[in-house]
Amino acid sequence: MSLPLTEEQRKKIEENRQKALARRAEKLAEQHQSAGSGSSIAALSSQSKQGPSHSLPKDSSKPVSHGVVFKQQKTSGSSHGDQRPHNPHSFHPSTLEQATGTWKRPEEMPTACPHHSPPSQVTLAGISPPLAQSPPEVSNQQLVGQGHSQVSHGAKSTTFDNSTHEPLAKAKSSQDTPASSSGQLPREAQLEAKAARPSTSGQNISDVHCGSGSMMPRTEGRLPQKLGASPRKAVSSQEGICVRDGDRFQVKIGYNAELIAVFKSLPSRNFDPDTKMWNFSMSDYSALMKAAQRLRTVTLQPLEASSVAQTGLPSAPSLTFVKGQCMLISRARFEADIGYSQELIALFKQMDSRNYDVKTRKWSFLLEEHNKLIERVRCLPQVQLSPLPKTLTLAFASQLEKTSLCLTADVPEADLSRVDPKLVSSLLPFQRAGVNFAIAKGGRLLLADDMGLGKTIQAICIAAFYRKEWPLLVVVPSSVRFTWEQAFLQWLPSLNPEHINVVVTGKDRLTTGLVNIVSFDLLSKMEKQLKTPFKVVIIDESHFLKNIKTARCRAAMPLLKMAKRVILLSGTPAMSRPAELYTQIIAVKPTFFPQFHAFGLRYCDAKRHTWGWDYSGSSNLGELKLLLEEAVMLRRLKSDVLSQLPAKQRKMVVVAPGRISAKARASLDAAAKEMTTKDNSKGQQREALILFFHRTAEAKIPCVIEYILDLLESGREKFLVFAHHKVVLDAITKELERKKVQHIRIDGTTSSADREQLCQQFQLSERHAVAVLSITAANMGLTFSSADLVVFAELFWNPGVLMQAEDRVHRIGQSNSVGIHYLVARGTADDYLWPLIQEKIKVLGEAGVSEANFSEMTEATDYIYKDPKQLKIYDLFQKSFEEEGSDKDLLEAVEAFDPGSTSGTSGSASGTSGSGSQDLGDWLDGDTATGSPEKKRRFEFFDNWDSFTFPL
Ligand SMILES: Nc1ncnc2c1ncn2[C@@H]1O[C@H](COP(=O)(O)OP(=O)(O)OP(=O)(O)O)[C@@H](O)[C@H]1O
Repeated sequence: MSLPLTEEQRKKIEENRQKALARRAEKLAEQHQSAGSGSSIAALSSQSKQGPSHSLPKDSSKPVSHGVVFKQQKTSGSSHGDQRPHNPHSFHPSTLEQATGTWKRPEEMPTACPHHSPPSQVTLAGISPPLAQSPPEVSNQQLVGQGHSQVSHGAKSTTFDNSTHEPLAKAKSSQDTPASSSGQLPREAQLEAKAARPSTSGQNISDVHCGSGSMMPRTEGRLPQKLGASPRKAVSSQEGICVRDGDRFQVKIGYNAELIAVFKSLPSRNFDPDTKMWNFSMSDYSALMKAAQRLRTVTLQPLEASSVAQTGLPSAPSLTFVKGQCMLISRARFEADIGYSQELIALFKQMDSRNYDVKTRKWSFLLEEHNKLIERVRCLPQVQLSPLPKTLTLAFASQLEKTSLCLTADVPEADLSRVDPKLVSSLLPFQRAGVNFAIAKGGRLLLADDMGLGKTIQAICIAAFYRKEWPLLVVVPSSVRFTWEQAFLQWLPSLNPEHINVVVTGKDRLTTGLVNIVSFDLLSKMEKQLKTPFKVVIIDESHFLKNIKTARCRAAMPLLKMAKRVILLSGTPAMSRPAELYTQIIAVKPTFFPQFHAFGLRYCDAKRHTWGWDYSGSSNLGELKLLLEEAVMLRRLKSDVLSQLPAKQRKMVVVAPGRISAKARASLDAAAKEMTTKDNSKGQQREALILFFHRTAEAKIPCVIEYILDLLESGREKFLVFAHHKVVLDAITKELERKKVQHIRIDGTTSSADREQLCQQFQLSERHAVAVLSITAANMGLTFSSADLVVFAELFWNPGVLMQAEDRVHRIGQSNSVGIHYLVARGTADDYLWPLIQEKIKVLGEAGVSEANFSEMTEATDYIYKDPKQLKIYDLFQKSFEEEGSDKDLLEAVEAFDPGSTSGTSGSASGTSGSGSQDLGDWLDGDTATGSPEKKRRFEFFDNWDSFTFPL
């Protein structure tokens, strides 16, 4: 094995090589001067005196040009000041790099570079493509001599403005290089030539163009030769341009023997000794262009389309390489997003379903013509039009194969006769449509209805349709495990309650029930149990799976792949960017975009950086929306179905009893016992009741905080949280401060002026915000109509007060159906307060002075009547809260027990400034603390999401 060269040795070798190459170039120049012949070597030598040549050395084994484009030197030394080095010795990469500023190191080269590609087309001066056409990446050479930035448009520019032509005109006056007998030597200052710069890096021909900074088109194995098209141009072919000159046209190009032979074959040829350029009649234009196209060493830019049109002659085939892709624009049509090419347009015009959009200046076609178009375009050597990705052609297979136009997807009515009639008859029309959609999709979908539209009832119905395939797995945020249990009990009376298994700890079994409900975090801790595949899986708040790297996602994805039915639920499937949708898409359709990178390139505006790829952007959202709607997702906004919704949607959220610590449980039990102690006086009983109420507040704090954090993580932007006890209000505000969530707080200590100002602050807040409000101090006189969700962290015995509190959002100015969530904890005072409240509302409803739709939730707490002790406590609650003037007395008693709970003691706090306050871990056990990850950037994409998903 030989030793590697030292840096110094390498430098020396390189220097020597440079010298040898320079000597060779000088020698060639001398040869040319003495011979004056029309050979390409002569041309090179001629240019070597002035600078780089247009031509490549014939011997391709010798070092080749780097394809660097230089402005031709002016020997006159005019004020145009050609700063190109006169001596080939100076053609060093570093010189070029400085001179042009666009030199690229190999590692910066476009990925397309290694492919053998058609030559970069120096300019598109002869073509006036529609401005709005997205420019091909391959158009312009970017390396030009100093002072000629007008031709360095960057890879994306295809158009030339008038200024581009200006130097062309000026150049006519500087023709001081002697012409050979058979043709003029390159001298036109406006023409860019490839530099005959010796290779210093061992780059191959492909690299040459990369080095020039040109974005080379990828041909991806589509060899023109194969298709019988014209042979591929040499990588460093000589570029020239056709220019109108009265009723004739000139060809501006450096010396090229083959081309001169062509010139000489044309009947109308004429050589102008003054300009030293060949010119022709327009009748020879077509023949010349066709002949030039066959020459490997020449790339001739055609005349501007307008010039050709004036003559009434058929235009010459375009020599410009254009590259683009097909994009879906509707369920039935796709468009070609590609630069201008005459040949391509001619082809487009042959398609039956063609349509040209004058606004976007793009052509579109019916999907059924997609394959035909792509096949035909493949025969155009200068055009690369990428077809729609396979995922799209699969998703829209029926449209691709269709012979007639059908713009709407017909969803058949599902046969729900096997599902509990109670559930089926309760479905609102849009919910029924959702169930139909899901079943039409084989039970795999992302149900992305807006929050509060009843995704739970729809999911249960869809799952119940596949009941034969159960056991069912339901993965949910831990704060709503028991709410899901209640929902199953409520909507599926046929389901034996004992067949519902709510997994509470990591030690529980995941498969004991017919319906198994588990939190995301516990799921990731139950790896061993996940080996048993579930055929039917519901994932609530499926955006919790947006990050493939998380343990919850890693645990869930294999399950979802194996499952036959996958029902994902999320009101906010992506909150920041389309990348967040990827896992949910492949969870529903594992065959879609097997590689994230392909998805990222198309929909995440993927960008390569030195550190890797950045997928945080978004692109082609219209197409992504179509794809999702066609194959993956159903999303309805509240505004879409408002007429079907009740003005208020109340929901009892059964908070997890597992969150209540042993200490809090013991305090609760002691307080409950006190209430049922015989011989206690009425005053003592009431005291015990107040203590029980207070202990309930303390015990619920972890559940309440967990629920609020889950709401925030689920994208709920603005909501109110009502609580009664100061200890609860304090805990919530502390946590919001700690998480830096913008919030306001209004309690009994808040002055009237501050109340109004805080209210305004909340109303006008554009981003997420939480209003933490005291049930007794902020239940009236305030408007929070910019929110549409109210959470009751605590229950209060007077339903009138609760309803007033609800109406802070449900009032004039509110255009949405509002959600009201009551957090109810089992084994606490809530067991008594909740039925008591419902009972009172029912009575008021019957009397016509109140709504009575709490009744749907009564079943959830029926169990309390089974225990005589509980019955006794319930009686006590009833008596205490129903006595004349009880509210005032009770409030005073509560206040005495928990100073600040009714009037509050902490001043109104607002804003996000939070100090490191008490850790959530104080309130929550381990599972919960890890269950609510740090709030990151969210909401931004959700805004866009709505606008692109449901255009107004
Ligand atoms: N058809 C219906 N009949 C009676 N109640 C319904 C119906 N649909 C939904 N609800 C009630 O509306 C409330 C909101 O429903 P649900 O919690 O399923 O909404 P969601 O879409 O899951 O909202 P989020 O995204 O906020 O979780 C619940 O109390 C639910 O019981």
